[in-house]
Amino acid sequence: MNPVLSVKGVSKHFGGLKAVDDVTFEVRRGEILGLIGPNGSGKSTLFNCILGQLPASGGKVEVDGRDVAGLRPCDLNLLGVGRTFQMLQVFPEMTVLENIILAGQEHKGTMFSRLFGKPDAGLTDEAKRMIEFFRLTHQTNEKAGSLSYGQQKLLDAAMAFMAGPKLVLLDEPAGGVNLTMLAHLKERLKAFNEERGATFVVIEHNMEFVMSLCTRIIVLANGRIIAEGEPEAVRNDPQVIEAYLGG
Ligand SMILES: Nc1ncnc2c1ncn2[C@@H]1O[C@H](COP(=O)(O)OP(=O)(O)OP(=O)(O)O)[C@@H](O)[C@H]1O
Repeated sequence: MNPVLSVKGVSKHFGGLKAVDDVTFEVRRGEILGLIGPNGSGKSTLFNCILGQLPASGGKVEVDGRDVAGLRPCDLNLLGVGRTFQMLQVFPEMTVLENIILAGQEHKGTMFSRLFGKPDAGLTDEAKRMIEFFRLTHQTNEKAGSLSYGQQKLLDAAMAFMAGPKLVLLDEPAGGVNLTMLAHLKERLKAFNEERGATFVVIEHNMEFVMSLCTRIIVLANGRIIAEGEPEAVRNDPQVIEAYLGG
């Protein structure tokens, strides 16, 4: 069976800076892969190259064995690939339900269906199930901007998951989230992975979170992979310790 994601020799150069330098790895179906590394090691740039938000300087990305070169983020959504960003992508003046329906429309809707389809694109029931899944039911009709930061991070994840994704790239899902909400977020991500078979790649600086969520970790430093393996092995890898202390 093809890996869900295959990254082959991907590089991204900004002038003379090799932000991502010949990175190769695969993600198997149902895995939760952590992508860690010191600040500036190339994690977000790599995400952007995988998702077609930045043109890579070299290399190849395949989703389910299909070369995705030249595909736009919206084309990738249709292939079942979603992402979250470091910065929240919620619309504060819209309700939780409206935000999730809008995300579903973005992921699934064609221009034709947006112009001529039902206003909710038939997504209200699915959106409500997603709200329930993330235990935001009490906030369904509240404006997103009135939610706590942690709840907004949950909403952000719920929006990415409206693509019905087989693969989600999460960029710092735990950033700025308090401990209680962090445990809740981790539990929901694990549940989504187990119940729906979704595959995740997670960029995260919170070591405790990433080590307890992920089944495998890849460590980047200066744009290159310096270690890869199970969380415990990576945590104790001298090169990884050096990269963090040196950074
Ligand atoms: N658009 C750009 N133009 C020039 N240099 C860039 C650009 N984007 C990123 N860089 C540089 O590429 C390197 C990798 O940055 P990137 O944001 O991918 O790292 P990161 O590991 O995601 O960092 P952080 O953990 O702080 O988010 C850094 O040196 C950064 O300054």
